[in-house]
Amino acid sequence: MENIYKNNYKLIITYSIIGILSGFSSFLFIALVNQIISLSISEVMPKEHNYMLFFALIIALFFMTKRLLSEGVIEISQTIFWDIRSYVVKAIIVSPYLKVKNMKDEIYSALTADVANITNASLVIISFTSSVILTISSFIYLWYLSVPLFIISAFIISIGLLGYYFVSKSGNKHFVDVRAIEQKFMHQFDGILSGNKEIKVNREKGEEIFSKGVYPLLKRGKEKNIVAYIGYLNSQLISQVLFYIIVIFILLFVGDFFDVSLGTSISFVFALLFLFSPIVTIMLAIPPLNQGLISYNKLKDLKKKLEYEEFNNSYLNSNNDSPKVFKQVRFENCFYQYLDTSFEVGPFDLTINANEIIFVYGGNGAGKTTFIYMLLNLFTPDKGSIYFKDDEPESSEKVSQLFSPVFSDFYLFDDFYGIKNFDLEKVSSLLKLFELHDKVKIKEGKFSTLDLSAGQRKRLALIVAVLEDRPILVLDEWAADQDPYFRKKFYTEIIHKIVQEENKTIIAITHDDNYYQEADRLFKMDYGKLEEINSENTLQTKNNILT
Ligand SMILES: Nc1ncnc2c1ncn2[C@@H]1O[C@H](COP(=O)(O)OP(=O)(O)OP(=O)(O)O)[C@@H](O)[C@H]1O
Repeated sequence: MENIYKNNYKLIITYSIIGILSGFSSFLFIALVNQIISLSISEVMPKEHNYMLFFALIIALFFMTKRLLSEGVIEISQTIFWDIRSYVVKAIIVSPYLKVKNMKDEIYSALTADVANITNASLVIISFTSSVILTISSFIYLWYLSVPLFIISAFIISIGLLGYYFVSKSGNKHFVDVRAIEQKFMHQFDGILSGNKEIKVNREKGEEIFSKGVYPLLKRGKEKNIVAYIGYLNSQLISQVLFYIIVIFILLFVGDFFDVSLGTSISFVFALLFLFSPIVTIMLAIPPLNQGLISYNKLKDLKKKLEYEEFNNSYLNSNNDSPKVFKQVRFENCFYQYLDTSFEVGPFDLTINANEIIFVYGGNGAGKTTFIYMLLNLFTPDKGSIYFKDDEPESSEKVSQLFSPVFSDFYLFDDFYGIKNFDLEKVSSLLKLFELHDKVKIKEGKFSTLDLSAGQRKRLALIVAVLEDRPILVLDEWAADQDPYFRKKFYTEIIHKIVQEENKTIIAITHDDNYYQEADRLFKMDYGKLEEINSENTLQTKNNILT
């Protein structure tokens, strides 16, 4: 996050300087006009002068700086917009699974509201800084023109600005509330997209989600934003009125009272009218700057909560750390406990040897999925150690690189991401083995279609897992969606072929007790405890299960 600002910091500074130059050219224009008016009023206008040249130079400076500024503003806004998006996406890729899973709404809001707010604020900051500088230089000019008029004007303008400051503080509170509402809205929105089928089937469900869940949020968000913006607008209006009052005062009364010449009064009023524009720009910039700041803090907060390491080479290199030839991995005394439900899995010991077929069975909620999430380091074990062949413990991150999973709620990417040695012949033979060769081809390095039945898509997901250059396949109830014919083929033919021909190890969670005999080792998960059904009583247990 800081990097985005560091990278674009120079751009922002450069364009702020151009903004100041651009403002300065307007200031020079008004100062020159002022001088000509003063000289004309006092009838001391020189016959020979270079005003045309000065005006030409000022206008040229104004034109060039304004053009550069417009291009810069577009470049900065686009750079920041896409940089923050890529930052958030990278953060999600490298962050721990549980963090991302639990922070979906915050992530969606970051990608939409926060990115827009920060981009907007970055745009405004350029005109804001140049207006601040311009205001300061105009004040110096006003001081130079007349000290008493300056003190009176500065006093009245300060009252306006002070009022605006308090309004901005209360407006900020509303903006913070709106940002929280945005997150809740994203939660509802995610539900509506994910549960779209359910909503389509049951209209009442959809209507109630809208009326109970979405509409109150929309209403509150709208009301809060209206209150905040109207507050800003009112105090902006009051400041403008104050400004006009100063002008009227100076023109009608103050000049005589302080014995200021007509020429100075007119120059002062001109300069004041010129000052009006940067002050309005500053006022208009405050709400988006406040919103940008709220979003910036939200993104910083998100980064802290996601607890991720920067997306850099060390993240990618950690992938290449897994052993090239897999022989064995040992989990010793591994344990995990959910914080909110206190459900525990383990402590368990498990040795996985190359080319084994391991089945794990157990009732619903017994802890099987949690167990494989621990193997995969989606849930980092709270306790325990993992070893390859020697006694030096390995990091669970490194060990997780051994596995290729097919989850029960798998996701099939539309490209072979992360598969380095893509072998077309191997894919064709796997498509044949999985009886998909009539349905799916390889076109331009991708599967020709993913529009398949649930069971067929799961077959494709397993093909992708086999293609990954990793020695252990982890399957969570893979065969649950397969028809009886293919289920039989899977247990009696496919898994053995994959182990022998693809040199893989298989760990499968399964409820298919008819096929437990196909495993080399059988485990039972019960209330989070993993128990091996050892070879002496395996047959007996298998028989018990079968009868
Ligand atoms: N996200 C979660 N947060 C807290 N506790 C959870 C979470 N997911 C699961 N649990 C707890 O962990 C227990 C084990 O869940 P798990 O998904 O591992 O079971 P399972 O054996 O895979 O069940 P099934 O056969 O139904 O898929 C559950 O009974 C539940 O109490």
